[in-house]
Amino acid sequence: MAFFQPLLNHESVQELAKQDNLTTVPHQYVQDHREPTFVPNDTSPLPSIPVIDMNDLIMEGSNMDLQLKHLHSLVNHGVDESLVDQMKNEVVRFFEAPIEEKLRYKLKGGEYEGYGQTILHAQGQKIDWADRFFMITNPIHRRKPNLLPDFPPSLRITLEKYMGEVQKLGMSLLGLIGRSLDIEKEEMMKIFEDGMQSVRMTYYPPCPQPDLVVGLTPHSDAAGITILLQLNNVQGLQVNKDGLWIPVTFLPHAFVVNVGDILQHRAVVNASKERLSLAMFFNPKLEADVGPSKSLLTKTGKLPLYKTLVMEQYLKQFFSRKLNGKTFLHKMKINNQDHASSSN
Ligand SMILES: O=C(O)CCC(=O)C(=O)O
Ligand SMILES: [Fe+2]
Repeated sequence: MAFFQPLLNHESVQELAKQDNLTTVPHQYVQDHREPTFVPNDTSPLPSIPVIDMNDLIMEGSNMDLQLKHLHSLVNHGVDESLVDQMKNEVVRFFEAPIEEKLRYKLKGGEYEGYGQTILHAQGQKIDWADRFFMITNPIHRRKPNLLPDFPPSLRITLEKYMGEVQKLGMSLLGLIGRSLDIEKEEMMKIFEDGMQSVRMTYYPPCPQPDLVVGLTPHSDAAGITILLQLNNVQGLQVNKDGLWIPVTFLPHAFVVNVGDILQHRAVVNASKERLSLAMFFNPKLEADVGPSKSLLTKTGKLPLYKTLVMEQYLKQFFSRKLNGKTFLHKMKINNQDHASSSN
């Protein structure tokens, strides 16, 4: 008789976590070295995450200085609360559906859109304690017909509505960021209007040994901004500040906004509670140049400090890099030799 083997289901961590007798985490999920979470004390309290009130930002003539460099909670964002609630319910329902239904969207080898995780076994990569679903949603012709267009109608319709609203919010945030950086509005719009957008839904199941795993490997998002909705009141997102992993406090009715390839973040999981999130990513158009602002360079007469890449190339390089904790931005830096050797 064979020994009892816990089901090791790479297709769904949710299914794995459902097993009553799961008391230890299979080794494929155990991180070799997980950096600890910052524990506040009397002398070092928990650094707070800045809260941005959208009402203050859009006030005509307001003297705002939008330092949207890192991560913020965004309140009074203008997205209808009942639509947000509906969206939350739909995502919960998606992950509650039988596994066979979700596997209809299973991502295939070499792809990164669909249900599941891309795991680089060859590099000994550990599996995150989460199930996720990632897809490109804009431009519309880039939508994979077997993903969003094939969703159950209530999920598809709600997601379309939600994305429409969050898109308006995202575009106004990008406009404001541009303004605060003194970048010309047309330049900002040319890059982001009808740009590349994508969404990721994530389900983090409860985990019997939460300190041994990560829900989401430390990373930074590709480019532009991310508007994140945390679906239930469970904390899990952490940001890296001066080498410390700081938990982001959950703020009801707020979005978490982070700025692209600058901010290192990860997600941790909980022993008894599941956690869900929905992220929407705003990136430049695929044909846009990603690099130092041309209008700023002209205005200031300064030399660029970073290389310029066409977005399509940028994304290719971004996704093929090894997740080793460095931001991709770091790799885009021009060093002095580059300046010296470039003839134009
Ligand atoms: O689930 C979270 O809180 C973080 C999600 C995230 O960072 C991502 O999807 O890129
Ligand atoms: Fe992220």
